[in-house]
Amino acid sequence: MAGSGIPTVDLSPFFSSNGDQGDKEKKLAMDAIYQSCSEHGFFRIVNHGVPLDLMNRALQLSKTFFEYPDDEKLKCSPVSAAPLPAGYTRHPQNSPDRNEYLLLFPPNSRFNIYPQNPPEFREVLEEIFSHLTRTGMLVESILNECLGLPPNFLREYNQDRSWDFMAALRYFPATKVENNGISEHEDGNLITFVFQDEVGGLEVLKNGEWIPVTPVEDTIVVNVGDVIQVLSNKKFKSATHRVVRSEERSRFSYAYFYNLQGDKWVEPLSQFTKEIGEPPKYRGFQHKEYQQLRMRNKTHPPSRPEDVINISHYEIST
Ligand SMILES: O=C(O)CCC(=O)C(=O)O
Ligand SMILES: [Fe+2]
Repeated sequence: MAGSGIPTVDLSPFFSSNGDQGDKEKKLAMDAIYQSCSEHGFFRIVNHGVPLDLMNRALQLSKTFFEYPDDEKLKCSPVSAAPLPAGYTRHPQNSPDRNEYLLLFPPNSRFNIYPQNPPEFREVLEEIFSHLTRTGMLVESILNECLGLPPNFLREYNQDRSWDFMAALRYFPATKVENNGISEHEDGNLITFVFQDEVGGLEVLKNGEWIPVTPVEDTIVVNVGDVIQVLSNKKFKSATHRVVRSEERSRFSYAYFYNLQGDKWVEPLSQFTKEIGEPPKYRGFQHKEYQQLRMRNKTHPPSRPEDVINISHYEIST
């Protein structure tokens, strides 16, 4: 799409069976996804199944919530940091990231701490979570096919939906001296969806250049995460991205993480190694071990950025 720097993929053919024409449209969509996943792991989706008015309401309500005084927000402080700190968190003072967020697991998860106010917030959060999960399953099945894996391979590998999580985020306005919202990173899960208000600031690294992912109404930004990169032995790339804060105003966004059950073992699949005579680029690991190392980055930010744990921790050097 002109000006947006990253491809926009129409998912409507996957919601209806429309004979040969539909198959052609699906193929076009899959070709675009294949290409962007092979290059940088980032694309947008439209006709994704999540209602626009629900996305707008979710953004509006999170804005109301984050503008409450601290004592209201702190009522939903996490009771535990495991498996992740569900509830409201602001980054520690020494963190380079200047944002606050509300983290939730799937509706009715025993870990969830829901805000009491605004009163309709919980219902909207739960509703949008369920929609994003359905879209996550669809995108997972498309990636499965793009990777040439046996039908339903990823779905069977990743059946447990209780580890998916979502963050409503608020980025504070930049100051004259610093504007980092979230430092450059890759996501540790399978697939992430982001939708954002009109402020902008999300950027993706493409051919060594930071490309702004400008807000486009009714689209969702998709980025491939580390689990897909490892399983595919780097055939598909985990997108490198960051958020830069705007000087004038706060930015509000949602990030939904289609994730993997913590006990699952992650390693390059034989289809991308043994079967094609390629050496594995990663050693295997248990997903929760990696998730915990990443969470430690956030709660106890290392003083040197090079000490932040990312997927290269498991890379096999050649
Ligand atoms: O807020 C955004 O646009 C992106 C958030 C993000 O990258 C993350 O939470 O991992
Ligand atoms: Fe991210």
